[in-house]
Amino acid sequence: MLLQEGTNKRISYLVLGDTIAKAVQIFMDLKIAIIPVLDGKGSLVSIFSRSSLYRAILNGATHQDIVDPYLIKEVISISDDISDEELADFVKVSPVGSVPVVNKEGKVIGLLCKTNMVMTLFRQSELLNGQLKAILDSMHNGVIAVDSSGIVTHLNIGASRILGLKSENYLGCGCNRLLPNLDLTPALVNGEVKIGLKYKHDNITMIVNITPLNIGGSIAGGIVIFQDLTDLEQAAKELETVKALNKTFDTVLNIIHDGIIVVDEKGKTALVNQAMADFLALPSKEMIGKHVTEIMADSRLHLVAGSGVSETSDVMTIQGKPIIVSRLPIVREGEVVGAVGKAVFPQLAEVRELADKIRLLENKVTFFQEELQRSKTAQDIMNNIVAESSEMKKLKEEITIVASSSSTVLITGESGTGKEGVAQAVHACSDRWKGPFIKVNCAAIPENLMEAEMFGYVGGAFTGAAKSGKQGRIEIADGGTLFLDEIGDMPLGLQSKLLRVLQDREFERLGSTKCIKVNVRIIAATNKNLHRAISEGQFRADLFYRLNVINLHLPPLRERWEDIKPLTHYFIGKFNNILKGNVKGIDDDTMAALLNYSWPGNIRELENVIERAVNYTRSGLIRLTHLPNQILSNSSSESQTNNGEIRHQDQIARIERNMIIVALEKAGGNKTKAAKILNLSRSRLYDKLNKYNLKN
Ligand SMILES: Nc1ncnc2c1ncn2[C@@H]1O[C@H](COP(=O)(O)OP(=O)(O)OP(=O)(O)O)[C@@H](O)[C@H]1O
Repeated sequence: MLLQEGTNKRISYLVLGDTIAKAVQIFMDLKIAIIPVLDGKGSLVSIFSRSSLYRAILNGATHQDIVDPYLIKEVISISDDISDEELADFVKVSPVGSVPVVNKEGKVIGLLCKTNMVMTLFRQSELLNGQLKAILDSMHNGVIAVDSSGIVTHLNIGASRILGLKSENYLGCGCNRLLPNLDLTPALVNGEVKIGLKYKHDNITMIVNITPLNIGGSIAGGIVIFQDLTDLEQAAKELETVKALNKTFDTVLNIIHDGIIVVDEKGKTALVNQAMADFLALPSKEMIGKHVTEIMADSRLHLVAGSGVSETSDVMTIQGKPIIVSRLPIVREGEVVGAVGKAVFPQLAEVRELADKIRLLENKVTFFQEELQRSKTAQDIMNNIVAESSEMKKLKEEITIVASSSSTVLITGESGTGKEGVAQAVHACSDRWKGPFIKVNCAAIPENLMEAEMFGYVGGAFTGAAKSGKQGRIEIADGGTLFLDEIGDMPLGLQSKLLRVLQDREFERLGSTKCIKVNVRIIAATNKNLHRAISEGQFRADLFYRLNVINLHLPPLRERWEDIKPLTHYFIGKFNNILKGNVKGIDDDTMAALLNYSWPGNIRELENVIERAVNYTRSGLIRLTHLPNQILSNSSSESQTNNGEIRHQDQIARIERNMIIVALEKAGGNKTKAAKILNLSRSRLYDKLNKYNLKN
């Protein structure tokens, strides 16, 4: 290679007997230092050099003389297959400036000129230098080259980076300036190689190698190579953390009862935890590296690793045992790199026990939710029954007791006393609260329609009957409560049919012989005196006794005056809401008038009076002017004479009754205090309370 570049192939030859003139001509034409001289066969025999020419001139030779006497006999030549190293050595030691290059056949193919050679070597060394610098700068390690005195002759980018050197030129300065206290003497003086020295400078821990540079048997300098250990230490710490995590991961995997198996993207088993190994009765070591189907023929884990689609809660049978499996793909940087399978081994007894517990808890939750709902509804309904008087308070207590049984209830009381509200409260507080509450107003349905309405009918049962037939109210009330309002008005014919329902909880639809069983609670209500109706033959005694299992009686409002005031406020609130009114209350005189009234229409009448008053008042207080005349004139049906005049003694009685009510109000119901206010003895007051039906 070197030879190629350094060989001059523009040459000419001389043969024995050629003239000096020819030689001079060649020197002039080709500017070469020697001319090879060949024999008749073309082989190199001698050389005619410039010094040969000078000798001929000194000997007085002319240009016509032949070259032969002046030739150099001992020819130095080199072969054309000489290696670069041999050539370099030759150039270094040979005293000659040019030599012929001879091929295998002994023919001269050119001349090697030492100057060309040196130039070529110089270019090569420049190239090498550049390559070496690039290599050094691309190294992560720091490299500093020093001469034999420890002066920096080169430092790479890695060294500048590690030592944090700025743009300053450090070439030519002592190595100690860059790496203080690093002893280079053993390398530079004794030629010792130092490997793996731990060296710290500027809080940087480094590992350093120092190698002497031996050139031609003497130490020409040294190379210091160093590496920043900070990164390594960091990496070592991270490795430790990863190791610790791995250990934790292993422990977790082996502690859980679920089986875990991991495969790579080709379905080869990469990990098996202890639970899985136990279940398969194979040591995990034996499974690692095997295709998952070799371990479990039916496995689909490799398919999940291929498709990337997870599969959850699948049931598989392995070795005759059922297991619940989930398979999840492992995705790394958007690519599926494997899959993990999780198997749950049902411990049947435990699972059953757990399922029972859950079922029990669910039942409890449902029960409590329903109870909460029921008590909310029941509470709302009960709250809407205003009860201040002891009779009504007692009645509310009875409602809650009665609600807990399924016995038939008969609610009695004058019209408008709140019988329907009580029936609804009994239903709402009972177990049947979720079932229907069906009301039948026995007085409102025409007698001829009553039977069909109550019992229902089948298609074509009578003229005008719907084709598909119809359910009766009793059937609709199945599972709930049937409220028979105004039971005293039920036609006699129907009473016997109802009796059967009460006795056997069964009946037939009109036109049908099919017996229908129902689970229904019956609550009846009446404002009639049923005893009288029985004696008049209007009501069946046996039905009465069947209905009157539990009797709830609502006293008329005039007998529970304590309820008038709270009811008034309750209705003011109710109608303020409905009518968007802003009535603040009622003034004392007007309240006294309400308390003094005998309320033949009971609560319904009071409700109507307040509705009317709220309509008139809209805001502020209800005053006497907002009340209807019959209340203002303190009239009551019983106290009017036939021609509508009010009897004198009735007027006095009403005034007295009114005074007692007001005194009781002021005394907060305390009769002794009320007697004092009225200036009466206690026994006198009791007499008057009896007289005016104000006992409570
Ligand atoms: N204690 C009470 N608290 C609040 N409102 C009541 C009370 N009692 C009855 N009411 C109200 O009075 C009105 C009449 O009550 P309900 O219709 O229940 O009487 P009833 O005795 O069934 O009458 P009827 O015998 O005429 O059917 C209803 O609007 C009801 O909400």
